[in-house]
Amino acid sequence: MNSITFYQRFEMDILSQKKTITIRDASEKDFVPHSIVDVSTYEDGRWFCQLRIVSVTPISFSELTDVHAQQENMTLEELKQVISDIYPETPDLYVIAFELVK
Ligand SMILES: CC(=O)Nc1cc[nH]c(=O)n1
Repeated sequence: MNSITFYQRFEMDILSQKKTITIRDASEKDFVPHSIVDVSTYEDGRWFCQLRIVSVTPISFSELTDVHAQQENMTLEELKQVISDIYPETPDLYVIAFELVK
């Protein structure tokens, strides 16, 4: 996997390095640590940066903590709402940690 999309509303947080993880379902678990991926908006496919994958770690919804929320630049309540909206009824998730490629 050498590309990933994010909702436009996350773009500024990624570019300012306030958001350093993304939580995805199993369909996006195969990113390779140390690889570089192209990043585009989900809505219109506009490329906006490259990210270096740091790690991919399985997690269940119930294991999400304030640390994950901080890494997403959200409160834990906001994070749980976002993940529930995107991945309803999906207990098995993956934390993909990344760094902005400058
Ligand atoms: C497009 C898309 O699924 N975007 C997501 C999903 C989960 N977290 C995130 O930061 N972005």
